[in-house]
Amino acid sequence: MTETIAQTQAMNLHLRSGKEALHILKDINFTIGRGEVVSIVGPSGSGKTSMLMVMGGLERASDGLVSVGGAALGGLNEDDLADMRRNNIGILFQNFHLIPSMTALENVSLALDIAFDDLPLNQIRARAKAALAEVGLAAREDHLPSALSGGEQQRVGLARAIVTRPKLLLADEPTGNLDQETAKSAIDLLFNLARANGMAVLLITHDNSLAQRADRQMRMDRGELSELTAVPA
Ligand SMILES: Nc1ncnc2c1ncn2[C@@H]1O[C@H](COP(=O)(O)OP(=O)(O)OP(=O)(O)O)[C@@H](O)[C@H]1O
Repeated sequence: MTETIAQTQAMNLHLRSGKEALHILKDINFTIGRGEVVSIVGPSGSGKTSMLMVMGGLERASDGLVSVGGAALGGLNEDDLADMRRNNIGILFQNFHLIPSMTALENVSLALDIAFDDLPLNQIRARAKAALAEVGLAAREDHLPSALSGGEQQRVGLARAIVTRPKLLLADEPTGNLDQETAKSAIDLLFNLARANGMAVLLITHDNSLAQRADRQMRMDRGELSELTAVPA
């Protein structure tokens, strides 16, 4: 049995919109193991991003258990939650979210600097350079995001997400802004890095062909998460 990296048990998320109480995530029981890639598909507004926010410690569940790297998030105060996030979790966004005034190397270095405040500068640079090399961007490390293509920016985003060696990588529509071919090579890279580093990956996507490449496929529908089983041919 593989090591459990993250899980939820009987987890619910309620949010309030004006006077209306919304039940966004409903009784979610989910487990992801070391090195496992799990995809979640589902209609717009069904709760996929909310699930990712809860798993990433960016949104607190209303009830039930959420644990990442063996720590129950509900029992952590804000500082400990932030530490847990920085040390265990990487996030890859659809819009890359790079800092426009910083070079590729500075963007990746910043994530490390924030995660480990006592890491010497020369080690930060060396590790950030190595992460950029891993995504094939060693030659572009001094470029600003505006001088990089969409695919390259997403690779910088990937280098930034993995530079801290997170146990769990959360990816929200990571190829949504890329053309098909660039998207495919970005995902090949993501999967290869995840497998090489034993990272668990939770991938949200609208793209069925992408979802099918995961080890396990799940579907979110009106806040309910279910396992998708392969339909026999
Ligand atoms: N902060 C919030 N306050 C109130 N409602 C919210 C909040 N965040 C999300 N919602 C609602 O929760 C529901 C789920 O949203 P979520 O973004 O998780 O869906 P999604 O499946 O990721 O959608 P998409 O595929 O369009 O990104 C939606 O009805 C949304 O309007």
